Amino acid sequence: MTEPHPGITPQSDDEARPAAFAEHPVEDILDRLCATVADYPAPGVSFKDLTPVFADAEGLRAVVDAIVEPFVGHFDLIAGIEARGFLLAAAAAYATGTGVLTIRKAGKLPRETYAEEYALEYGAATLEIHTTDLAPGARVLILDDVLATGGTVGAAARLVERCGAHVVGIGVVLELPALGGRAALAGRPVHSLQRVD
Ligand SMILES: O=P(O)(O)OC[C@H]1O[C@H](OP(=O)(O)OP(=O)(O)O)[C@H](O)[C@@H]1O
Ligand SMILES: Nc1ncnc2[nH]cnc12
Repeated sequence: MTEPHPGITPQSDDEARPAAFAEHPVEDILDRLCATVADYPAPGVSFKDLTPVFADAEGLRAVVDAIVEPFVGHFDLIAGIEARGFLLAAAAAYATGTGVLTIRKAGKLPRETYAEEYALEYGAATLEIHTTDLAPGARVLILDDVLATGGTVGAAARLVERCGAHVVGIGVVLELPALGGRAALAGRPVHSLQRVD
């Protein structure tokens, strides 16, 4: 597990944590349940499929607890990135008593949006956020399932900041260090539960 950002104090007082918190061997669960799919969605890509983790009651609980742990007490809202980030963000927001902010692929949000384009391992895309969904100064934790090139969470962070809010951290289940996402995020605090080849 990565060290939290210097500005983030990990919680050590169990009473300060939400009732849903528990200790789980999260890396064992990921080793057991994460599927790797060769040449998906494009030749040469080794795709990490976390859907079996999310479908497992213990797995879902373990990753949600662990992904927010270093940031508890430091955020007002959790942002989830379409699509698998939604699952993590909604569960984590419920567990920590916060709300969930929706960051979607282009063309899905009905009101005025900010948009950010980005590149990822297998293409390019655009993310959007409603211009009025975030209060200026809000402290936002961004969650997604995988950090690869960092294009996706980087775009999400820029959207949060265009709303005048602050990104206090980025939480991901899996980090693929070979694709350089952490470096591309320019010092933003990143917490990953497992690094994989
Ligand atoms: O660090 P990056 O290189 O940006 O890659 C990571 C992103 O790629 C995957 O999403 P994908 O774009 O495949 O979309 P999906 O969740 O809609 O399937 C994954 O869920 C992350 O959001
Ligand atoms: N190898 C990978 N597995 C899962 N999601 C990804 N997003 C970008 N690269 C990915």
